[in-house]
Amino acid sequence: MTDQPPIGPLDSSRVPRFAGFATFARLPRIDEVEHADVAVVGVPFDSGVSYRPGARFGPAAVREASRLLRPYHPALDVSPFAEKQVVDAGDIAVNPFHVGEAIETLQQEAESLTADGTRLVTVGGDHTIALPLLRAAAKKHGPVALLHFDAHLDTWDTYFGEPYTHGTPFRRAAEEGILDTSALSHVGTRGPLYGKRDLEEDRRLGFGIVTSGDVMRRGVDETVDALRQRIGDRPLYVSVDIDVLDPAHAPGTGTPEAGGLTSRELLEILRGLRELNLIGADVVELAPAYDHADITAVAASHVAYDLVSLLALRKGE
Ligand SMILES: N=C(N)NCCCC(=O)O
Ligand SMILES: [Zn+2]
Ligand SMILES: [Zn+2]
Repeated sequence: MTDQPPIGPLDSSRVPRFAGFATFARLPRIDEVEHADVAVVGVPFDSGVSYRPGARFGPAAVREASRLLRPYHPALDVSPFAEKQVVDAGDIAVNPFHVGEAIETLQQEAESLTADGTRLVTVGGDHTIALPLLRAAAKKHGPVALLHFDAHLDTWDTYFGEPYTHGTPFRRAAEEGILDTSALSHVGTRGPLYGKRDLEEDRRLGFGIVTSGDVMRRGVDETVDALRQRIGDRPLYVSVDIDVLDPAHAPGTGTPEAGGLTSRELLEILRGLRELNLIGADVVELAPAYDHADITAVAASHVAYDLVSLLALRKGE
């Protein structure tokens, strides 16, 4: 540990923000600091998808879009990069030809990155990666509360007989006992399912659902109140599938569904999570090939910035 103030991002009034290396928010790399409090890490992996591929290019697109982020977050009243040492930890390069091996590698790398207390905001990558990230989180903190923003439940059982896919991470996690089943919520779900049974099985695993329509009818404040009550002070992992946003707000994703949240609603709900016991988070399913004018990449970079800011607000660490 050092008494030095954190190394911040490049100053955009001195070095044009469109110049230089594309680390997240133009922050230092992990190897440039002695200790990182918060690390943004990419997982360029999309071998678990059931429809359009391309999320392997998500981390690079988020880094590019994050060049415009500024150091002060007015809605949360925090300067995350001054409060904590935040870094870009690069990418965890996993095997694109072997889902099982990729999951093992990712779990190990996440465990070693967090071994001395660093908290991760992981940028995917498809939703398969949430399982090893949750395993690593639970190894450290015990079973975690999960707040899952997504158009989809992702508690399906198998695809083509395969248990590890982007539609199944949370069923596997529940089966493995790494989730605190008293505090599991999906937010923003919508769209057609395979059958009513999907919902029954999801409920049996312990999930509560706030659909996209519920958010619209109840509004952000009531939604946040209900989520905060359910979560309490449990260790909380937040997983954001960018397809929770309406395709108008996030066209760049592999399994888009009509009728989603606005980016404003999502960011406002995230800001409502301040002072909860957030231990880690991910933003997944950004597939830049289907994006237009970086709409989705900008949204994902802002979501990542909000998650970093929530972690930076943690006291006494
Ligand atoms: N996790 C995401 N984005 N999508 C899951 C979709 C599963 C399906 O194809 O039914
Ligand atoms: Zn989804
Ligand atoms: Zn998902």
